[in-house]
Amino acid sequence: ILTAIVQTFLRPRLKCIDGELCLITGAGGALGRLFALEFAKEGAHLVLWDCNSAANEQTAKLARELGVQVHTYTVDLSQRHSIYDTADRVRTEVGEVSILVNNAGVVAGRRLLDCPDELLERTLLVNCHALFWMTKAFLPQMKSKNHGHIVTVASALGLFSTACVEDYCASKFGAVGFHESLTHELQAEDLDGIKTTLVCPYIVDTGMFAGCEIRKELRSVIPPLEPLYTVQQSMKAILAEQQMVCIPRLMYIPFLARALLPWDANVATYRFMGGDKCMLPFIKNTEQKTSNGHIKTA
Ligand SMILES: NC(=O)C1=CN([C@@H]2O[C@H](COP(=O)(O)OP(=O)(O)OC[C@H]3O[C@@H](n4cnc5c(N)ncnc54)[C@H](OP(=O)(O)O)[C@@H]3O)[C@@H](O)[C@H]2O)C=CC1
Ligand SMILES: CC1=C(/C=C/C(C)=C/C=C/C(C)=C/C=O)C(C)(C)CCC1
Repeated sequence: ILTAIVQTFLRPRLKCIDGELCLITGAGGALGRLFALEFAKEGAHLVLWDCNSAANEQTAKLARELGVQVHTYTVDLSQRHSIYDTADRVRTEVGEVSILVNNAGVVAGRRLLDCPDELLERTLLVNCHALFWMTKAFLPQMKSKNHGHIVTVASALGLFSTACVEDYCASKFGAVGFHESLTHELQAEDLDGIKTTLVCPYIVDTGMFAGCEIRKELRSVIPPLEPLYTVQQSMKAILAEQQMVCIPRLMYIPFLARALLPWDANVATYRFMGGDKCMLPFIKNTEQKTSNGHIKTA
């Protein structure tokens, strides 16, 4: 506890990752692209994975301008074999990955009872199951050298939940459990050269949760996060080898409240802050986007 208190107030030493090979999933997306550029600024070479080849190539182009080597792969993270096959290609074509950023994520954005089963399943496959396959593919090389870092981009909704995002909360709670168990495993095996970081952001202004909002009067107190701020805070935590980060720090409060307060007290707080119905406008948005019957799948 004393170490944690001291570390809170001291400026932590940030590690050097110059020349390391960093793999980022969902690199064509908003946060994935910013992660790629921040890792490139630190001198890491990049392996970028996404199902959206055009967006991934655009990230690669921007990162190459920063002078690092970049390799792109088109992969469907909802397919175990797509992950294993692409991981084999990375090992033979590029080399050993020492930093893995599991960033890709999806959400169904529909009420449970209105949502096609495949869309619910996809959230679990991409946000949770893919963590197993990615780790099985890349941890062995890290273990052989006792050197590496596995970053899990989860969510504040992996620490506490709200209504109408059952698929997303289940997958992100799963991601948090996965991260914690893996961290315990590495520590129990004395593999102190392999670090892990869990990233839990509140709403980020990337469009993924467009429309999600809390009570009007509180929106200026807890505004949606800027994507760049989110990634810069995450990078600080990663380079400081911090085990977990909530962005903003205020998100530790509902996390603690969930554990400490009676259920009904949490429900009352949610109602007061508009946390109970925050997803309804977001779901309405998604319904409008897919009202022609077209459902976007990976
Ligand atoms: N935005 C937010 O409010 C928050 C986001 N997060 C988490 O941050 C992470 C990044 O989110 P954000 O940048 O906003 O999301 P984006 O949708 O912008 O980026 C996600 C990227 O992952 C890709 N992707 C989706 N499914 C697959 C798949 N099956 N295989 C390969 N790639 C896939 C997407 O491609 P395509 O666009 O083609 O689907 C997209 O390029 C996610 O894990 C999210 O859960 C956490 C807290 C808040
Ligand atoms: C429930 C709840 C809140 C709202 C949380 C929201 C709106 C979280 C959205 C998170 C997202 C979109 C994460 C994506 O990964 C408050 C008001 C903070 C506190 C009371 C409980």
